[in-house]
Amino acid sequence: MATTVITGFLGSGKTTLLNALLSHDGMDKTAVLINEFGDIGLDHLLVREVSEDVVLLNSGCICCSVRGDLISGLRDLFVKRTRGEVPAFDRVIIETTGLADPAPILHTLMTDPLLTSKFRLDSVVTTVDALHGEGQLDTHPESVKQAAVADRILITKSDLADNATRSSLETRLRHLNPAAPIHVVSMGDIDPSKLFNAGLYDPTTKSMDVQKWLHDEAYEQHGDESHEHEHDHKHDHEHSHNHPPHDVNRHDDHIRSFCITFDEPLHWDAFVTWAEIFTQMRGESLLRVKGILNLVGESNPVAIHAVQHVFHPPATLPGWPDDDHRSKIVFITKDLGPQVIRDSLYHLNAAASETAETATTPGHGKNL
Ligand SMILES: Nc1nc2c(ncn2[C@@H]2O[C@H](COP(=O)(O)OP(=O)(O)OP(=O)(O)O)[C@@H](O)[C@H]2O)c(=O)[nH]1
Repeated sequence: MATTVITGFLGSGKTTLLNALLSHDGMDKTAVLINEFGDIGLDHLLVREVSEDVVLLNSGCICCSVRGDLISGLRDLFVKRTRGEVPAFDRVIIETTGLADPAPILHTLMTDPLLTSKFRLDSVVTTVDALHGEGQLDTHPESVKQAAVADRILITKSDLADNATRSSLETRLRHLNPAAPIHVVSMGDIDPSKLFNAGLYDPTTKSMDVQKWLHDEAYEQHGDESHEHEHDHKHDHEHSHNHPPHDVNRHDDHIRSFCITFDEPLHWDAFVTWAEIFTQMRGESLLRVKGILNLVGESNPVAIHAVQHVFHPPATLPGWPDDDHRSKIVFITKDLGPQVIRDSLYHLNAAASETAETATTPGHGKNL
């Protein structure tokens, strides 16, 4: 069942968005999980008016208590659905607290065996306040991370900010996260279809829209003649903002996004070794990784995605989306540039080519 995470800084309009979304036709089969910080479940009461299927996670901040709470919350929902105690929902929305780091939530959805068999992470939607967003990005690293990992970004409260403020925020968000579509909204007014189905699989048709999912061309427009397409925020900000260049206090100067492309097919073993090293040594820097791999010995592409220390099990796709059969991996990282990633994977792959007989593929029992 498709699962969407709505995150965004305190007061940025998550509950307003949720209420507006739930009022749309076709959203009635939606269950909602809400995380509250503190005792007063106000959001819970607000949403309850429109949805009966609300589980309140009230034991504190979702990023601290997420494993137990989120797992038991989702399990409860699923059991109730199976017993017919709640209407049969086909979508789950999780609203995080405004201070949450979204990564542990994504980890949990990607790794808990029961959850991965029943719930499929579809999209991360991040709300950013049109008026206060830039100030929050300056002062709160959580808000930078929330925007960086988003599949969809909503600039909320557009009625409160002038055009210049909105477009300055939009430019900054675009630098932070080149691939996520940005929508400007007021009072959560947006067609739900713009926020959902951002995952690898379309739940209705079971077809895969890899181009939409990977959206590597968003990175390539910043690229150069080499096969590495990097968007370097430090460089860009020197031109586009009034902040001093390389300002270590500016949180989004630590976030980088780039797409690395490999012409030669990759050896699965080399990729796994690379993934093991980087998730162990630099996991905290890998905010989000998505890729489509052309593997030696595999005619079909293999999709991979990761959040920090966790790689999702690889998925073999039914075919290539177009004539471009190169491996492409997009990264959103913190304090980690493309060169070390590209060089290490390149060298591991070259070494694996020399001992090609030991290479295996995901179809032969290899797993991340
Ligand atoms: N003018 C205006 N106010 C808005 C808009 N969206 C939300 N608000 C108001 O902003 C305040 C915060 O909105 P919420 O939806 O509660 O924000 P939230 O992100 O759920 O807040 P927390 O759960 O506290 O993090 C409320 O008073 C909303 O009515 C908007 O588009 N325009």
